[in-house]
Amino acid sequence: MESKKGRMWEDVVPHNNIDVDTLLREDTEEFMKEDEIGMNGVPVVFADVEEVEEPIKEAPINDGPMVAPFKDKKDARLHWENVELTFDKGGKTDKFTILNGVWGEAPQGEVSAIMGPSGSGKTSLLNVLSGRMTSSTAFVTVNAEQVTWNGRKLDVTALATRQTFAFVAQDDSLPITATPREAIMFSARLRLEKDKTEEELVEITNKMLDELHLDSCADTIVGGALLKGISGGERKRTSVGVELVCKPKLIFLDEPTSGLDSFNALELVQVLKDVALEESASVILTIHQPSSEIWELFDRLTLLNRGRVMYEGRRDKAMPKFAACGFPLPPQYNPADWVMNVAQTQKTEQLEQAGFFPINDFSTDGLAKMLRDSEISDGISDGFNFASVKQQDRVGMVAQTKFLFIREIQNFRRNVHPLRTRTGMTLLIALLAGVLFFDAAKADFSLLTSFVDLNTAFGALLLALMSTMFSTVLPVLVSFPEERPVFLREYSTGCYSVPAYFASRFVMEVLVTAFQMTIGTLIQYFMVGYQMNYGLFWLVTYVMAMTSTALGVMIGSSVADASVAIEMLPAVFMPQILFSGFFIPKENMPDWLSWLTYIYPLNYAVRLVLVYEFGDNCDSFICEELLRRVDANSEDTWWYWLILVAQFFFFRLLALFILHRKAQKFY
Ligand SMILES: Nc1ncnc2c1ncn2[C@@H]1O[C@H](COP(=O)(O)OP(=O)(O)OP(=O)(O)O)[C@@H](O)[C@H]1O
Repeated sequence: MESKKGRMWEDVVPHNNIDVDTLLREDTEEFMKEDEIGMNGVPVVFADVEEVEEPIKEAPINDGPMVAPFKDKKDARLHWENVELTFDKGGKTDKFTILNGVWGEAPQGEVSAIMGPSGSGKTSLLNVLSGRMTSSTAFVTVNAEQVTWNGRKLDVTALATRQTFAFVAQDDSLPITATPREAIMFSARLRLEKDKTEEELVEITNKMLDELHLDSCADTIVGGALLKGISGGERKRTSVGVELVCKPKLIFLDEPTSGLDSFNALELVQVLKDVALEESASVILTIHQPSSEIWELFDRLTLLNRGRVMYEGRRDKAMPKFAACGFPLPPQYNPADWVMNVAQTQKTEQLEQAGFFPINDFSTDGLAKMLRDSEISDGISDGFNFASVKQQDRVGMVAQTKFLFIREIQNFRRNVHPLRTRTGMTLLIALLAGVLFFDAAKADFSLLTSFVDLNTAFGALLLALMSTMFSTVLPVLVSFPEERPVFLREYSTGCYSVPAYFASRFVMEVLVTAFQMTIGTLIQYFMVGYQMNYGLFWLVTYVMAMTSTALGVMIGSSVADASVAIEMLPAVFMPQILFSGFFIPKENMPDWLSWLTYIYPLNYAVRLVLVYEFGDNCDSFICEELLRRVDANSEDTWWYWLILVAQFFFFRLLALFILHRKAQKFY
């Protein structure tokens, strides 16, 4: 396959970063061949198989400078030692080691593959190195203390660090209604320099689409479970494009070729190879069964077996090493298959005796001391910014909100199904309530003698508010957990801030909810014949709807799964209905429970509509009795408004906080 080296970036991205260092580096590269660059750029000579056994030993990291000049040097590398991961659920049988003293490195300008049998710990290692798995993950203890970049300790768990490197997860997290072109363009807009012109962004996007062979599906929506879109392979390549378009210096990919046919897989790895070379990026990927052509594209190999390092070093030295250990590559055999074959079929003890599982002896006191002495990076100092564009050079919050809002509108237009369902549900319930309670509120309340006569109108009002609550919260609960992975990926890669995300969603919710409430209230108001002002009726149901939506977003932010969120619904809403005063007056509630009537939004909405309907239009003692049952007072209406609105803000801010916390820990 013909390499596209030099096509993708050079044509589009101005080389304003080239400096004397870069020129010097090019000279040095000619002098120092790839194979000869060892730890910290110290030359390593691989003369024969014996010397190859532990290539990494020959250039210990502590031979290098204590603190390297943090320029963008090609001999910089991500280096990790003693990475441990244990799972402990408490019981004796529930404790096991997933990663055991794992070590390795990924130099800039190279593609480093992590291979191994299923369950050997490839994904776990990638997650630990990329800060996605930390000791805060349930039942897991992680030791990633000795991860360095260019010889200096790197705190991979810091959000600021993670926002500067790229991670392509195995599961795609793309907005379902965006096209590959829009998804890549969105990423470019928000993560490249803010002064990029529209033409430049279009050109960069087109190049990316071209490189990833996405031209034919560039304008088809990504799609999801219910919406047909591009194929799985195209989706995977789009996910890669979304990350690569920002030219990060450190790129993690979890099984990027899974789901791709051999041709597409090869092309994808070729693109990664080109990016590594052109952008001096460290590409680290896990892979299951690479073809021999893909194998040839790897520069380094970390072979894991039962959580330990079976082989670590240059890819082209792997077969000589296997031969030296008594496992020469059979003729006509794919080396990648052979590596997996040996790892899977031989017992660990036999492999150890044969010379595999090398001891990492560059992990000496020297490195430990150096790490103790060196400052821990939070990921934002110069040497650790793996993103080609710093956060402060990207677009600000207003622009972020604008682009997010444009995407929301696009999503709204392309995925009309949720709006149709919402409108249909609102119409159905409103008509049903209208027919059932037809003219129920038209009576002259002052002439009524029994409290029971008022109950029908009270029931109609309660139903109007309850249906408002359910019809607004359910769509949010269903959609939000699905959208959350997209938010977490984009947030943790520095696309936008949490307030920008919420602001864009908020505007859409304001409009959609207003539309929905207008339909529902118009039908019910005129069919039931309420006597309060229509504007007030609309406003109470609208604020109630917005508060319920905020509660739904808060629940949706807390749980990862839509089904869990829906299961929580009765626990959240049933008490509100029970404590509304309709089924049992407040005075008859047990004292230790009656305070609950003061915390639920529904109670305040009920108090408001009852005051407006019966307080202002009725001077009979029956109406007074009804207001007393729910503890409503016409002089306190401004309090009810205040609390209802405050609850809206409270749930919104809590959701914002939860999402922010979740994004800090994991994406
Ligand atoms: N959070 C966790 N809780 C419990 N077990 C875990 C956790 N993470 C990983 N494991 C276990 O650790 C082992 C390694 O998992 P990992 O996903 O890293 O393997 P892998 O090499 O990527 O496998 P595959 O190729 O099948 O994806 C597996 O046995 C897995 O079940």
